Amino acid sequence: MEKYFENLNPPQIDAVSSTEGYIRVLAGAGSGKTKVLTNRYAYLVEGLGISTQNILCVTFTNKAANEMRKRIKRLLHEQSEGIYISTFHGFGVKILKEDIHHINYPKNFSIIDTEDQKTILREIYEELNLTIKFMKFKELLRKISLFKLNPKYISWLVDPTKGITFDDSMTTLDIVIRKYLYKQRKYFALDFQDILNFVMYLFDNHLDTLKKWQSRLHYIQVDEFQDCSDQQYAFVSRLAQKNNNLFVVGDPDQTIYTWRGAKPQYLINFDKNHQNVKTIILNQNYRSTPEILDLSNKIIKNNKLRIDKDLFTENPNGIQTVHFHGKNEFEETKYVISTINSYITTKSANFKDFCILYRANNVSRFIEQGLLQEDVPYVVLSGVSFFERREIKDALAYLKMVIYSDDLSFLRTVNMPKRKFGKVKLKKLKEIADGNDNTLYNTLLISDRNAFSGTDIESYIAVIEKFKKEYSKMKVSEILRDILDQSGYDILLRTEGDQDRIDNIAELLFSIQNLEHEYGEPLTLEDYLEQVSLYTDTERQEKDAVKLMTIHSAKGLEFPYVFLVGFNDGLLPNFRALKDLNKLEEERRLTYVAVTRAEKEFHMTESEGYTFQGARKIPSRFIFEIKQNIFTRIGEIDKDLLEESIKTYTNNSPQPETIMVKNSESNLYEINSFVKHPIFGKGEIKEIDDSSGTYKIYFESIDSIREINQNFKGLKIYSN
Ligand SMILES: Nc1ncnc2c1ncn2[C@@H]1O[C@H](COP(=O)(O)OP(=O)(O)OP(=O)(O)O)[C@@H](O)[C@H]1O
Repeated sequence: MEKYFENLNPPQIDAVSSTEGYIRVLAGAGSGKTKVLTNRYAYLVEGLGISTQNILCVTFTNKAANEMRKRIKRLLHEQSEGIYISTFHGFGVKILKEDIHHINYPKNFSIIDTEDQKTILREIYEELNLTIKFMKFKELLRKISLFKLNPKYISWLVDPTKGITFDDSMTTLDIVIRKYLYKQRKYFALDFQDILNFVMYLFDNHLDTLKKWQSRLHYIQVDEFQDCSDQQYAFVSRLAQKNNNLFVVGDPDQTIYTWRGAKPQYLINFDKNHQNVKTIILNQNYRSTPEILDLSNKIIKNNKLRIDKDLFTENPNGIQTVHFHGKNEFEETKYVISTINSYITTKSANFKDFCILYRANNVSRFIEQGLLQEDVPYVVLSGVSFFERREIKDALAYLKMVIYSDDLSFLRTVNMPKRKFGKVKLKKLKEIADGNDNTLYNTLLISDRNAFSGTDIESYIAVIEKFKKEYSKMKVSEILRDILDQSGYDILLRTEGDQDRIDNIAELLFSIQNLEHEYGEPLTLEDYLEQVSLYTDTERQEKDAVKLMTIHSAKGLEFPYVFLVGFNDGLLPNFRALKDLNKLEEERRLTYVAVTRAEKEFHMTESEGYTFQGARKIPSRFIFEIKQNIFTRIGEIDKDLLEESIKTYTNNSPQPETIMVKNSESNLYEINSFVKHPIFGKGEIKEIDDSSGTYKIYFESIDSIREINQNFKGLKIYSN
């Protein structure tokens, strides 16, 4: 048998050898769709003699594209490069790099990410004298993104004769958006959303280019087709129009991106939208044990909007899946870590065999902390690790200034917020310090500060000195809160308007309060900084390390041992999904994706305590929707918690609006209720804005209204 068909089952062989026409493969989790896509690609090249220049293979992530390229290279014995194996965006960029000049844009355009977008917005705010009161960057970026849904804007960017004009009738928002476009043009920058917009614009306005690409791409295959958006669908459909060879693979049960425009119906209705479609179903799973599969099948069965398909496997039996219930986060972390450590010895597992999954990034904190304390090597694969985030580093540097006043902390804080103490002043200070062999801060204290007049350095020194005197009488959480407030760092964050950063600081504060509570004796600033320096100084070992990531980023990956942590109602399913059947089903699909990543063992863990919103934590409803005897439960759930959980689920599914009903345990707030904020103190809820997920709260201390995230943990019911 030819190597492309070796070890494949009959439907897989069918899929690999079906090269012509419109073909749809409905592939369950772990049923070998990646294998099919790679083997088919190799078969096209070697079996049919097609040049790699004529095959487009679209994957959903760069990670998947790299993996596929690697596998194809292995299959093809490195003889040819898969030049068009990439994501939609990656391929869009390839087209633009070749042809963007047809629409009057230079080929050396740059691609900007969200941080770059924010830098542009910062410039605009400065120019227009705007502050965050006008609009938060995140919201503004959303507005810009909405604005760009109408592709008309492209003509402004590509046709300088049209120019971008401003007039008095425009709203500030109009002006900001136009300035954003103006700057984009000035920097020849394309943001993520522009890429496919530009390609489609190019195809519409330059037919020859479209024809060229259509003729070039004889075969097109698309992975994760259930996650195709309108635009992505239009894009591949157009490219396939000439040769009519379009092979799509997907699993409707793994649709987890509808919130950003995925339309699974393109997969479901593929046979209606195209003629003579051949459908192949892959439902034999090769990845997981029957026990893991049983759990995933039972969970996803509760979705009403789906095509029913059960996966089966011939893999040997393993151990039952586990539900661990802990009394608090520490117990939960302990369970995860002790299981990992014991498997390292008893099952000769490696750290890299373990993956810890969670619904949202902010859940990773308590697990990370535990892993660091126990010296378990780990790597966070989605985004920046909590303790590496800029704002967390800044906040800790302020604390370190109080005790150590070391140069690194000084450099991090002295001009953050801006105190007109820029490069020139620093250079001068460094020269004096070097001459005296002293630290920068001490040099500043003892030197003649006339040399630094015109800066706000005095207020900085005053704050640090004040805390040096007072800190030993204060709690660490109070020091942090007050120093960020008095140094102006808090205001800076709020002016920047990055809600994530504000939330992260609140999360740090919350974690310190927790530690103060759990520590057993009064937690001193010295103790805390000693502990936390462990968190920040760890070298991350890429190789043999436990992997931490969100479920979204785990899509397409597999690991021998998987832990799904923070499996609580309100986290997974996310509290925003509780009111909406479609969203709730997407959360169930996310859980399905999490379970099906596991090869040998799957552990779902959760613990008691309080959720982000301040409500009592209860286990995820998804655990109770299935038969309780198909997994092993470790840890006892008290009767009252169990009853409360069951009551909450039965009362609230599938019309979960009622979950917002206030009861003694939950403090999802109502209008006019009084709350306590760790930084602003007492406040009154004036408005509940579910569309943005915020409370509008009037705070006496600042005599104004602030929008606070509904999922912010630090908010408590106010009591005297
Ligand atoms: N015919 C087969 N025989 C043996 N192993 C197979 C076969 N097909 C696939 N596998 C193995 O099963 C696992 C899952 O395959 P693959 O990663 O291609 O699945 P997938 O369908 O892309 O999964 P998912 O959608 O869940 O990410 C891999 O380890 C793969 O090597």
